Amino acid sequence: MLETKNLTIRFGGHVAVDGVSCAFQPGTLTAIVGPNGAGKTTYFNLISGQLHATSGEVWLDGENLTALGAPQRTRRGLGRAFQLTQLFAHLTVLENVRLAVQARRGLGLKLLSVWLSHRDLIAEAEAILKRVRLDHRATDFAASLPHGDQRKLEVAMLIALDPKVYLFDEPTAGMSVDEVPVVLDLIRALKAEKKHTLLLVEHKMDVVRELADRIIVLHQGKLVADGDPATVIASPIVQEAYLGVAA
Ligand SMILES: Nc1ncnc2c1ncn2[C@@H]1O[C@H](COP(=O)(O)OP(=O)(O)OP(=O)(O)O)[C@@H](O)[C@H]1O
Repeated sequence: MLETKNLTIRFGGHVAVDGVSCAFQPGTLTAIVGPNGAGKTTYFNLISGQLHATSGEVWLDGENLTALGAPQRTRRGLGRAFQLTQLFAHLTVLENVRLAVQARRGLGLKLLSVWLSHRDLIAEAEAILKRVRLDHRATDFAASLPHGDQRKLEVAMLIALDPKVYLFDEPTAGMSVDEVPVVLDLIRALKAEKKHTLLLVEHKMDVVRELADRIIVLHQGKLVADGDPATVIASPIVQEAYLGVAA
């Protein structure tokens, strides 16, 4: 189970995430919604270790991860989609995914073991590329991909790490309409496996309504609503604060 306890971060005088306590169970998808600037991405960054909390804690399966950096948290099973800047722009799509598979298997730079299992790593990377329907791009350089394919590569690398917790921050942002279903199908498939903890920041309410088992609402850094989708969407705080509709 992933848990944040009183998680807080200040930027100067501004409290971007303000005492958020929340637990997330494996096998469930929780959507995090809230207006622009509510603190959703910052909350993700605090969980993944890209940012360090001013106060509060992050726990995963009984271990306090608060003092750990992002790479150590990744090794513990917290998976945050890579941003393109974290990919190897001048390696191919396949090589990027192969490196993520290699990182997960802990092979590092042990050359002999890498050489022995190279074929195996490539086969797994190819299977993941098929899953995200990016196999036709395997030999292209990551930097040359159109935007939608870059997002799919981010998801492919996340899957390659096989994390316990998936943090999806607007995974379909900037995608064309025909690309969106591919990514949503992948998230649906992960959800159907019922073993991962899935967290999704998403502005599209129809996507949230369809995918989420639970919605939490952040507003000015605070957790202001938490519950099943129908109840949370209908609540005055969401109607007013998020959807801009007078309650
Ligand atoms: N590194 C930083 N330094 C200073 N302020 C920051 C930093 N990162 C985020 N903030 C501020 O914290 C607040 C929360 O930002 P955040 O990006 O987490 O919101 P969000 O809910 O993800 O918004 P959006 O829906 O627009 O992506 C904003 O006021 C933002 O300007």
